[in-house]
Amino acid sequence: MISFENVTKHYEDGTLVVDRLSFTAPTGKLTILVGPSGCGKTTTLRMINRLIEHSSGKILLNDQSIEELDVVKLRRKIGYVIQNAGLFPHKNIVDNIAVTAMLNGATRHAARKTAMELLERVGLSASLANRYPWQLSGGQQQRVGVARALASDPEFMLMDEPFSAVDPVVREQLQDEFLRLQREIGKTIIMVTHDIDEAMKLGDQVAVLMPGGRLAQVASPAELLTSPKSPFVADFIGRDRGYRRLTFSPLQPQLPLQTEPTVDLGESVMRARAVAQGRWILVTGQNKPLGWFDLELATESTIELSDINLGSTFSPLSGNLRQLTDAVLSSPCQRGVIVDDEQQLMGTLGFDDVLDVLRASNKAVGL
Ligand SMILES: Nc1ncnc2c1ncn2[C@@H]1O[C@H](COP(=O)(O)OP(=O)(O)OP(=O)(O)O)[C@@H](O)[C@H]1O
Repeated sequence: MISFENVTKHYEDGTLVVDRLSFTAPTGKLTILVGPSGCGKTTTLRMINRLIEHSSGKILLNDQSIEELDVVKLRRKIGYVIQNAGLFPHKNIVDNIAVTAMLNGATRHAARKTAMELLERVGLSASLANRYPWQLSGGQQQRVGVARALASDPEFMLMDEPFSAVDPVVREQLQDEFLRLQREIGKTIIMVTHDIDEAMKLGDQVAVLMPGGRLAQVASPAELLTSPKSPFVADFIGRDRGYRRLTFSPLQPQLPLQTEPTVDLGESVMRARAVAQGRWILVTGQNKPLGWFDLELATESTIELSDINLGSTFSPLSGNLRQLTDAVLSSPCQRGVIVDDEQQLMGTLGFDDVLDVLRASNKAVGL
């Protein structure tokens, strides 16, 4: 774990940038630092690997003060990923990654072997190994940056806006891949971001800093969304925090599911009309719901795959309230389809049912 105990940083000109900061980043978890520009996030991160020296208080790695460690040894324990990856322009990709393993004493051969394995682990093709950084896209460079930090198998990782230099679509891919990777490697990570959605998506816990480098709140994303400790935190988390909170609210097993009539793919439109409740009929194939068929637009006598409004409105029973709400809002007939883990139909829910579920969920957390 990484602990801050009453840590302060002021510069020689007297500027106080971190003010009596105390929090713990637990072992194997991802802690995110967020806060407005200039509130001391990067300073906080860089004090851990002593790129910036703190003025007072204690920073501990697993109960050992960072001041007791030789600075080179300290940095070898800590992987560091920065915005724009910071790769060496004159080294090819495999050597960019291998360099950290070699700093830790690995032979060139062993380090390159590790680098090739890591390349694959962060979702890059081995064929990129001999390219130079400028021959990769921004997203690929960021992945190399993560691989390089992992090459020395550090116990701790510090990441400063690692995904912010790429477009939103690539950023989301990188986040998903990183979450998968972290589930495997379980490093103790502190990450800085200015993107509150990223913080809520990735963080096991989120520390919100205020201007002046003071801690406003440290809590899990769900707790920050339900119980912001101050108007500053509520404001910072944003206006749509009620909607965001839905992601962290699992569905309760006792959903008021409605029985939904279905027909199989290839069945006759006439039979569909006989069983349907209104204009839309849910079509199944091998007992799994496939999508909705619009009886008003039926031109053939049987139901074909190409006529079905496919898939997007399904919510898994093991999912969350956001998926459920989205399933209903995206459905052409305002009925969200609920499926179990084997994609079997459980039933449907309409607008009113979802409102009841949302009401019950708010009540359960005292709202
Ligand atoms: N050498 C220095 N001397 C005086 N003040 C400094 C020095 N370096 C940084 N600062 C100030 O420290 C404050 C915190 O900077 P820091 O980069 O940690 O903030 P941040 O929260 O990471 O900001 P951003 O989100 O904009 O990256 C800023 O107000 C900055 O101007």
